[in-house]
This record gives sequence, structure tokens and C-alpha cells, in this order.
Amino acid sequence: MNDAITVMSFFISQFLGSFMLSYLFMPFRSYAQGRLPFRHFISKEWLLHDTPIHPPHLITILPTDLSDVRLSARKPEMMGDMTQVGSLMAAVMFVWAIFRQLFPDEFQRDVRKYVNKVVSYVYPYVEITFHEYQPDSWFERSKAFVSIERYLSTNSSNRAKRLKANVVKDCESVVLSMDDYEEVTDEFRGIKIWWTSSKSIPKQQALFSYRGEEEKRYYRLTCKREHRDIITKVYLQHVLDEGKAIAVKTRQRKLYTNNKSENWSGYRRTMWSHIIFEHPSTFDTLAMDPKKKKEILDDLMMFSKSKDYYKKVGKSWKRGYLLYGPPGTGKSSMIAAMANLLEYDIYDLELTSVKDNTDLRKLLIDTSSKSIIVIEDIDCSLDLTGQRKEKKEESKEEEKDPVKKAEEEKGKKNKGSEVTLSGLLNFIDGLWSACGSERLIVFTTNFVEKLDPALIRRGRMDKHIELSYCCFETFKVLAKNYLDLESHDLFSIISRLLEETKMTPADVAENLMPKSFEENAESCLNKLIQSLENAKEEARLKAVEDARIKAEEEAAKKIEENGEKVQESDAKLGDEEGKKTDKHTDVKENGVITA
Ligand SMILES: Nc1ncnc2c1ncn2[C@@H]1O[C@H](COP(=O)(O)OP(=O)(O)OP(=O)(O)O)[C@@H](O)[C@H]1O
Repeated sequence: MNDAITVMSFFISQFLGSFMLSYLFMPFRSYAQGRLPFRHFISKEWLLHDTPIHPPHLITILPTDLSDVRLSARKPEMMGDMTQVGSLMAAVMFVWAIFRQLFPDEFQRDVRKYVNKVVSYVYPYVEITFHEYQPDSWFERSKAFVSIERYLSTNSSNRAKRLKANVVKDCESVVLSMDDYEEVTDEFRGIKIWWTSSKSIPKQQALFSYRGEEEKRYYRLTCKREHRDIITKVYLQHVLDEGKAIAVKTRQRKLYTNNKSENWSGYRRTMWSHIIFEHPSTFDTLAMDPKKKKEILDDLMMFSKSKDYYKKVGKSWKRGYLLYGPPGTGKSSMIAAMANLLEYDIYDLELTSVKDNTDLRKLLIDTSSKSIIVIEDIDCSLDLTGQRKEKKEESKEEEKDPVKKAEEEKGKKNKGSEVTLSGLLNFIDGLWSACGSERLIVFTTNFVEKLDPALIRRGRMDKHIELSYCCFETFKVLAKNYLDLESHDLFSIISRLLEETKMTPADVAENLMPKSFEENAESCLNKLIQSLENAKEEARLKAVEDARIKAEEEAAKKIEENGEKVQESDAKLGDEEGKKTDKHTDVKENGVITA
């Protein structure tokens, strides 16, 4: 009985094998005759084409261009085709099952290897595969894969028939990408390229799986052999560059702030926390002198386009900005406008949360390029101003009271940060500052005169920008933004008042903003005029009060000086009288002595 089964299986496999082989070789034969376009897999199109193809539609491993196939209905032949394909598939599966059952794994591997070798001789295409995860970094997606995904999403997803929709995190927009086992074509310098997305599924799904046992997604590029060089040397670089550019354009910008150094430990340590950066300030909404604004805009644009220039002159690609001026003059608004202009992230560095210079360096290394590192109110962040002076004084006072010294040390520790001025100077332009590129470092302060000159010298803070009280030019920008007004009869009064009194753009903006539906542009301007007049009156009264206080102080000083003089003269008189008495005593004594 067993023998009979063996013999039967032999004949069946012989029959199916020859049947299958004849089918397998037909595409090659037809290809040689230039008639049959090949496909990777059966697609909808073959059901419709009317090109006389014999045999019609089978699963082959060879890709083709279907674009030149004319589409029309061809239903009567279709049923026959379907039957043939069905039996072929059944045969292939049967033979494959027997092959896998009867032959050991090693043998199967060898067969596959030789089949691939043979196919590679006749296969007129080149395939390049890009895996989502590289074997050496299971937790990080391959940069090439991500770039290709972006490139294909943007350039080819409109041609793909099955798409995957991903909702971007923290955002309501939907990003479409090719679904698994989908194919799209791309064209580069007249060359046709096929991209397929696919995944390899593990034989057994482990209960506790790690990345290696999960589905592995990949993109496969197929092109004709003769185009191999141009595809590998030019096209791939083009795809990667495009992918990066799309990422920059579509990425959500972030506003980071540093965590306290104590919270950096553990596996998931994060030095920076972030939220999505959505500040609406732009250089259009920023009110300042137009000439000054243009100068800053040019400076920023020039910086962002000067990668090669910085390399040529041997400088790391970064630039320092010092923004100074009274509170409410637009320093923070300008930083947001810079970030929006250049599409950079912002790292808002809170110096008091940084333990020491080493941690400051670690934070710097953890920032990305295309970013603005901001230290607001640098004069208040740490006592950086006097440290150099203090050190000099300390070295002079060699022997200091140990109790006083200990108390001072304690006081310093209580401030929570041991970042020093030299640490900060290194942060800005030391060796470590060269890691990463395309970065702006911005300091803001209300009291520029308090800062150590070393901190703000050119090369560290390359551009010093003063943001000051509202002038008429600034007001005009605010009036346009807040009230849609370019001119008004009341502008002349406002212009005069702005020359006579100081008001910050923040206060002017507050007055210009309508607070109810009844308020219109004119009432807002009147509100501003009233406010300016009040401010002027307040300033006048303050000046009077200051003058009175000054006069009183001077009078008091004079009285004090006079009192001191009287005391001095009294003391002098006293001294002289004393001397006289002494002389008298001396005489007496002398008299006594002589007596
Ligand atoms: N130059 C300006 N242009 C447009 N709006 C401004 C300007 N200055 C101030 N404002 C308005 O005033 C508000 C406060 O401004 P901002 O926070 O930028 O000032 P600042 O100089 O950074 O103040 P501080 O020194 O207190 O941090 C902003 O929300 C903005 O609406």
C-alpha cells in the first residue's frame, strides 16, 4: 500500500512538475519574443488587457511596465485563464508543500541559492531593499527608510491604489503612505523606477517578542540593470535629500525646556521636555522700526543660507544674538518670530535648574540642529556678572574667616546651581559648542550694563539688538495689526505724545486692542491718547517728585556736611584748648618737677 502511494506521488509530482515548469518558462520565452510584459504579481489590469498574451497571467517574479498596455474588456477568455491560473496555483502549492516536507532545510536553502543565482543571470533588473530597522539598532528606525517613506508619501501616494493613513501625533492632519504590498512607479531623468512596500512575517510569533521577531517592513526599489549606476549614485541621494527636506517642511516644531539635573537618571532619562511650539508671532506682527527689522531679517536669512561660508572660514555654524531693553518691548516675541521665520525648534534653557558646567555641556550636546537656544533674563539667571571680580578679591584675601567662608558656600549651594561664567562661555563658543550645527544662541536681558563684557563680546553675542520704547514707526505697525489702520487723523497727536513720553509696545498694544464689540478703531486710538496723556502727567509728577526728593536729599546732605564742619571746628577748638591745658599742666608739672 505504501509503495503504491509512493509511486502515485512520484507520478503526480512528475506531472505537476513538468506542468509547472512549462508555465514557469513561458514568460521567459514570451519575453524573448518581446510580447509579454512581466509582472510581479497578478494585478487588476491583466484581467482587462487585450494584448494577445499566451499564456496569460501567472505569478512571476519579474516586474514590468504596464503603462503601455491598452486597457479594454476581454471577458470571454477570462474564465479560461482563471481556470488555468487556479490549477497552476494549486500545483505550485502542492509541489512546494511536498518539497518542504521531504527535503531538509539545508537542502532547501541550497536549492534557493542556486535558483537565485540562475535567475540573477537572466533577470534584467536590479533590486535594492531598505529595511525599516537595521540589525544593529532595533529601536531606531533606519533614516534611509524614513526618508524614502516621506518621499514616496509625497511624490507617489497619489498614484498608489491602497494607502495607509497615519494621524500625526498631537496634530489633526492625516499623512498618507503606501500600504503594505503596494507598488508605485517613479520617474527620474526619463528612467522608470518601481517601489514596492512589503514586510516579512516571522514563522512563529513569540509570546514575548522583541523587535527581531516582529514583522519587518521594507521598501524595495527595482530598476533596469543598465540604469544601476545612475540609480545608486544619483537617484537614491535625490530621494534621501527630498525626504529630509519634506521632514523639515512638515515637522512640528517644538519648544523644549530642561528638566532638573536630578531627574535625568534611569533608562528613559530625558534632559529636555517639550511641547509643540505654536507661538503666532512673526516678523510681520513684530512692531519695530522697519529699517532695523529688515536688517535683522537679512541677518537671519543670510545665516540660514551660509553653511558653506561658515565651513570655509572655519567657524561652527552658529550665531549669537543679545536682545536687550525694558520689559514689554518684544524680546520674547522676537525669539518666537525668529523661530517661525527659520522653522527652528526652541530650547528654553533655565540655568538655575542646571547643576553644574558638566550638566550644561550635556544639555548642549542633547540639542538638535536647526534650533534656537534661549537664556532669558540672563542677568537674573545666575550671579554671573561678578564672579570674575569675586575670584580676584578672594585671591587677594588669602586668609578669610572660615565661618564666613562656610556660610557663603552654603548660600551658593542653596542657589541650586554651580554653573560658572567660564562654563557658560564654553557653552557658547567652546569646543563642545561645535557639535551640531545651524543654531542660534539668544540671550535676553533688561539690564545690559550688568553683564560681564566677556559674555557679550562679538563672536559670542554677534548681534546686539536693542528693543526700546514705542516710537511712531512701531506704533504704525501695531495700528495696522490691531486695528487694520494705515492712517488716521489722530495719528499726529499720537506721534507727538510718543515723542514726549515713554510707553512700551506691550502697553500700546494693550490700549489698541478692542475690549468690547462696541469699541471701534477711533475709540481705541482715543483710549491710547488718554493713556499717553496719563503717562505723560505721571511722568511729569514723578519728575517733580524726584526733583523734590533730590533737593531734599541735597539739603540734608548739606546740613549733614555743615554739621560735620561745625563738629570738626568744635573738635579743632577742643583740641586747641586741650593743648593749652596740657601746656598749662606741663608748666605745672615742670614747675612741680623743677620745684
Ligand atoms: N515690539 C512688539 N511688537 C509687537 N508686540 C509686542 C512688541 N513688544 C511687546 N509686544 C506685545 O507685548 C507682549 C509682551 O511682549 P514680550 O513678552 O515679547 O516682551 P519682553 O520684552 O520679552 O518682556 P520681558 O522682558 O518682560 O520678558 C507680547 O505678547 C506682545 O503682544
